[in-house]
Formats: sequence, structure tokens, C-alpha cells
Amino acid sequence: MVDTDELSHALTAPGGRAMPTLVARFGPDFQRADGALDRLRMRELVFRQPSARRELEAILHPLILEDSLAALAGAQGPYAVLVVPLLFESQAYRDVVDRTLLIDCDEEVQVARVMQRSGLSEPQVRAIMATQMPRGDKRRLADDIIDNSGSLSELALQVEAKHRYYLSSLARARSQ
Ligand SMILES: CC(C)(COP(=O)(O)OP(=O)(O)OC[C@H]1O[C@@H](n2cnc3c(N)ncnc32)[C@H](O)[C@@H]1O)[C@@H](O)C(=O)NCCC(=O)NCCS
Ligand SMILES: Nc1ncnc2c1ncn2[C@@H]1O[C@H](COP(=O)(O)OP(=O)(O)OP(=O)(O)O)[C@@H](O)[C@H]1O
Repeated sequence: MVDTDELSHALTAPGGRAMPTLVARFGPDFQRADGALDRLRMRELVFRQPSARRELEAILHPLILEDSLAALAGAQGPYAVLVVPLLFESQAYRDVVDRTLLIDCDEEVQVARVMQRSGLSEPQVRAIMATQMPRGDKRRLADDIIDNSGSLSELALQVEAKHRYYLSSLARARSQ
């Protein structure tokens, strides 16, 4: 399992590979005393100012892609899962993955969960979601969908079913 969000955090941690470029572009106020990115300050800037978001992405996304490819090259197991929050918005992963799986839920549930996780207000969460591809478009683009509107145990059942489906698809492809 390779999670691009984790890679993004590592790039912006103390001593992270993206920090010199981010400080050069956005200034030392965006770096905390320990050397990490000031995520709160950056979040407030980029979800208010689209040009700043695009500049942040232009610095981080190529590094995230590079680190993803390196991690995938070392991945073990019958198949690898690459977790990409902006998979459908970005063209970069098109040739990297064989199939796409959307973890989906209705927007009201999504807003409530993100508010609970982050402590952000509803308008803040909706402003972030407005920068992302609409749910219906992602549903159309995805090869597979897991419905995560229900409980965590309902989610686990669907994950197991998809895992079995991927394993049997791989076994079928190998025997042909
Ligand atoms: C702006 C940053 C510093 C805010 O960090 P913070 O820890 O406060 O929030 P977090 O990362 O949990 O994101 C908050 C919410 O915004 C969403 N989000 C994050 N980056 C983006 C983006 N570029 N476009 C749209 N939505 C985004 C996340 O899915 C999440 O729901 C951080 O999100 C970031 O570095 N973003 C740019 C890198 C990126 O594109 N990451 C997402 C894919 S790996
Ligand atoms: N089925 C569920 N029941 C209850 N809470 C859930 C369920 N699925 C996810 N959550 C919670 O919702 C929040 C968002 O989930 P998660 O961080 O996995 O989503 P994500 O798609 O990675 O979000 P983002 O792209 O915003 O980082 C987390 O706090 C998680 O614990």
C-alpha cells in the first residue's frame, strides 16, 4: 500500500525534500520552528487563493509522483494499492495504475466526517470540496466503487470482496 498523502507529509516534515523550494517560493513564515511546513497557514492560503494552490501543487506533485514510483517499485504482494486523493483530477497517474477504485459516500456524510476529523467548519470543508472534482464525475471515471456511506464493518466487507475480486482477476489473467 502506497499512500501519496503520507508521502506528501514526509516531503513537508522537518528536513523534508520539498521544504527548501516551498520556503523559497512562499517565504520563511510558512515554515515552523522545527523546520516542517506550517500546514494551517498554508491551508488558509491555498483554499482562498487558487493561484497559490496551483503553485503548491506544482512543487509537491512531481515529488509525490517520484516517491510513489520508487515505493511501488519496492512493493511486495500480488498487487499494489496506490492511494491518491486527487487521482481523477490529476493526469499523472493515468499510466501508473491498471484500475481505479473510488471510495465513495454521499456529500453530507463526507462533510460531517471531515468536520469531525479536522475540526474545520462546514463552510471551510465545502470550500475545499469545491476545488475537487464533483462526485458524479469521479463515479463515472472510476472502474470500481466502494460505497462508504455506512459503518466501518460494512466498509470492511466491501474491501474484502474487492480484494478477492482483484486476486481472482489476477489469477485469471495469469492463466490465459
Ligand atoms: C494544504 C495542506 C498543507 C493542508 O494541510 P492540512 O494538514 O491542514 O490538511 P490535509 O492535508 O488533511 O487536507 C485537508 C483537506 O484538503 C484536501 N486537499 C489537500 N490538498 C488538496 C488539493 N491540492 N486540492 C484539493 N483538495 C486538497 C484533503 O483531501 C483534505 O480533505 C496540504 O493539504 C497540502 O500540502 N496539500 C497539497 C498537496 C496535495 O495536493 N495533497 C493531496 C494529494 S496527495
Ligand atoms: N465508514 C465510516 N464510518 C465512520 N467514520 C468513517 C468511515 N469511513 C471513514 N471515516 C472517518 O472519516 C474521516 C475521513 O476518512 P479518511 O481520512 O480515510 O478519508 P480520505 O478520503 O483519506 O480523506 P481526505 O482525502 O480528506 O484526506 C476519518 O476521520 C475516518 O476515520
